[in-house]
Amino acid sequence: MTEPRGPVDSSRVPRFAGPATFARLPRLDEVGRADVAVLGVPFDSGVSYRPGARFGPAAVREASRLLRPYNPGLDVSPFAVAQVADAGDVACNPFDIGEAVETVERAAADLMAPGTRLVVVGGDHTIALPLLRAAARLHGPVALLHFDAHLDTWDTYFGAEYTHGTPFRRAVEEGLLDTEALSHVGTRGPLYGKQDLDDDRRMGFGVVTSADVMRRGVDEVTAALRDRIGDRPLYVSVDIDVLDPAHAPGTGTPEAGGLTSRELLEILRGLAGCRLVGGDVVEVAPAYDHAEITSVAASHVAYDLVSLLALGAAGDPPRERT
Ligand SMILES: N=C(N)NCCCC(=O)O
Ligand SMILES: [Zn+2]
Ligand SMILES: [Zn+2]
Repeated sequence: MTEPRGPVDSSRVPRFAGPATFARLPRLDEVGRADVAVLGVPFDSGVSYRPGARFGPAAVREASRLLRPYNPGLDVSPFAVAQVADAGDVACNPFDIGEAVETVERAAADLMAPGTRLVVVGGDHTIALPLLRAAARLHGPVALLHFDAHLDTWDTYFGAEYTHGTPFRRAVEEGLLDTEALSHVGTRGPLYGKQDLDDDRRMGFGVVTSADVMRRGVDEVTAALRDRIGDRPLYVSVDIDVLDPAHAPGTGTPEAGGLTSRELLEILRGLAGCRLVGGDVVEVAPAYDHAEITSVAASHVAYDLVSLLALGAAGDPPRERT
């Protein structure tokens, strides 16, 4: 097995020089095959309020220039123990949500077919549905850890089924999720009615609110989430608006009273050893950002997801390479 090809060496080429791939990693076409790939989905036609998450992948790649090769939080050098690469962006139709959803599903399934695990950078939350379809196709119904201010289990907006407020209701309806192991984390803010919570509970979701994280603390919350996940295949979806607007101003539907980036990253790191099969970080809208606060936070979320997947890939038995 050849050594993984890592990022551009920042002691030789300043990190602010050259084109931005995620963490200055090689492109997938430069390495042929990857254990873990970072994929952009510049799509935001499913938003209900501020647009602009279509520029999320480019902003997160720019902000990721400062990521370094060793992750002390997880004690792993993700780019050394696994081949990690940047798979570029999915070119999806901004004028037809249904077509875009199909395009994302196909692109994700094609990339995952040789055993590559994906960390997807959005884009609005609509894209979690096709990503879950692709994950469930390979692994069967998956456990879901959903970090978000919002439930995203609403039914329709203006009659539209595929929007950023509805992916997880569609995913439950389509049988993509293991309904014994679904959790929202960081939920807060006004709802349309109490019914929203009743519907959500009926679909199988448990809710750890933003206030719960503050009152119970990161360690207790993480232990409870891990109990619920068990050894099921796990998908992690991170809507960056789970963070307080102080930590993530650059997003489309901000809500006061959110998690700190420290809390979010520590909960993610507490997932080491879980059977993570993929994840996403969505809803970064750079036009509302300041000093890259939001895109830096999102780049660290993606880095921790990549690190968790790299740890998993390093533990996998060697695969046939084709
Ligand atoms: N940011 C996401 N994914 N969803 C927010 C939907 C909230 C709403 O429009 O009422
Ligand atoms: Zn949200
Ligand atoms: Zn969301």
